[in-house]
Amino acid sequence: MVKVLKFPSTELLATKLGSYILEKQAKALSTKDTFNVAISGGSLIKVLNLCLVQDKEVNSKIAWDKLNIYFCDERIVQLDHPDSNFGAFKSIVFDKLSKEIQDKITVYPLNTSLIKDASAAENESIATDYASILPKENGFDLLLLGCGPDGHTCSLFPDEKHRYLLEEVTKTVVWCHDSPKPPPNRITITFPVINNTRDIAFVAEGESKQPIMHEIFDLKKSTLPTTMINDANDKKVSWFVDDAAFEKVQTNEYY
Ligand SMILES: O=C1O[C@H](COP(=O)(O)O)[C@@H](O)[C@H](O)[C@H]1O
Repeated sequence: MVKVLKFPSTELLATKLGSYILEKQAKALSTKDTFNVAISGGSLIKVLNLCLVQDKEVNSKIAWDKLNIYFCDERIVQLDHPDSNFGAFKSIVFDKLSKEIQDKITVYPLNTSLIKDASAAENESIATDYASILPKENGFDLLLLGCGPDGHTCSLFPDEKHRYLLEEVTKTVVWCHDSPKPPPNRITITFPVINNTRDIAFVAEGESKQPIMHEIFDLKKSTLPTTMINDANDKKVSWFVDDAAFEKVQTNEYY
């Protein structure tokens, strides 16, 4: 069963998420000398600022020179565009770290030199290119995921038009065309990558997530990408939620 950790405030959630990241770092570094983490965009990034930048204890215990940061999904825009997930990570987390840490950490952004006309099929090459830089044999040590109000995660959307994203069994990164949430062109990791990851953490906060938390945890709606990840990965998955997001969830079977 997936684990749910519920907190009254973002600060407490971030403290616990920081300890969880350190635990997964120790697990990764016990068998190799890299800690490969893929992060999402959206509201998660501000929580990462709290646990990686503001929390001085976590900040001092991260093995920055062993940390490789990838993106679970990315919007097909330039890296300094307000919609870029890398751009958000850079301004909210990376730029706030000391110069010494910035020199140690390795971040893998989208190769934006491959962006053509945003609607052109050649953009498939951006997905192929990002796939080529993902960690190979052992996959990711940790995925840090968000959950949209419609149950999407990464850029895996639950509507019928985007079923092809959920049904991908071969490619590790695919192009999400016509995303229901702007901007329309994105790339995303797929289930073969997610299911090959050692540990997965979701972060969901705030009142706007109440209806979707009910669908995921009470109704266990199997067509949602988030539920599909819960079902396929079970013991590897931890949800970090706040009281507001979980207020309408009736079951207490997860904690
Ligand atoms: O579009 C996206 O949305 C999801 C969820 O974002 P949130 O702000 O509702 O937490 C995010 O995880 C994903 O990376 C992003 O591209």
